[in-house]
Amino acid sequence: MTPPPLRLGTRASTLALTQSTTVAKALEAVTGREVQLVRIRTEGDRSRASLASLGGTGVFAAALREALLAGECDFAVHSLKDLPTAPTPGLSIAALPERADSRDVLCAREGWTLQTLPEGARVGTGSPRRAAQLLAARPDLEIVDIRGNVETRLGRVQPGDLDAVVLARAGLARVDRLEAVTETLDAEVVVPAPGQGALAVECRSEDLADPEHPLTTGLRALDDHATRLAVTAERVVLRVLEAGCAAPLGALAHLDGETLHLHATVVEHDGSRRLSHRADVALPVDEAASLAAAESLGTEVANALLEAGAASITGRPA
Ligand SMILES: NCc1[nH]cc(CCC(=O)O)c1CC(=O)O
Repeated sequence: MTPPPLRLGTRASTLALTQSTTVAKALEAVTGREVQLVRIRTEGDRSRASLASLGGTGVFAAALREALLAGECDFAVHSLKDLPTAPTPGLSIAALPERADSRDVLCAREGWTLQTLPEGARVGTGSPRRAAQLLAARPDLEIVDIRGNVETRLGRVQPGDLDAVVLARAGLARVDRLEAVTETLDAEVVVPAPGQGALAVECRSEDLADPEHPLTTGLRALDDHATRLAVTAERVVLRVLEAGCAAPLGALAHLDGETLHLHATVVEHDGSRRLSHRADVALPVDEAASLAAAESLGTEVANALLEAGAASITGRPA
């Protein structure tokens, strides 16, 4: 008898579906089990109260998490940067697959770059992190607050509307729109969001604890330790600074041999002041010990930023 399929809960947006399909195929390849996509209704379909109690800022993630806890699906794929840092009781991040390019990109009219955009150009982004760093580099820009999915945002780059938008390179790659990119922004100039470009695969903690569970082995095989080290350090900065997704905070870590490097920055909303700190750590060989070292690195960098006055920028309570 064929075993029942593994059920992957997903939202219906193009980005969510491509992310889910990629992970579904990878899991089918390593387990030989069929993965079935289960469409999960998002916020409007469920009560606001239950969503808020599940995850504060992460409303999209919250609907998937509720479905996981209710047993409507067995696992879910999130964009890591959209996940709040607080753990959800009963759920675990079972796999962090190898991260895609973490940088932001400029998609401009006329092939413009950040340097060549005309004086006073109108640039669309809904992210305070992107807005602040764009203004730090180009104080003359007019930042326009925009929302909506990737296609909607790209569609606004038109004469008479926006001269450019800034998006995550990884998201554009996933929906096959990289041709719209006119510049991949230097990660030193526009530091990416913690976890940007990484996917997080979440499942029920009880399934993960069961070594015989068919999901467990498969998800372990999808996990990339270098990615986990980097995003762990980045997300500790986010957590320690108590900065939500609306904070003008960038953090990017990378592994170079056995050394983990972390660079984090907080920027005043109008770009007028910037605090940056970088540090690195030589990692122990043991996996658990290396994760602990990545956490300490994140704490060290966050504390250095707090000491330099980051709280007055992020609005963290004293
Ligand atoms: N904020 C929405 C969001 N969440 C994840 C991505 C893209 C891919 C990623 O960072 O993993 C995007 C779009 C964007 O910021 O351009």
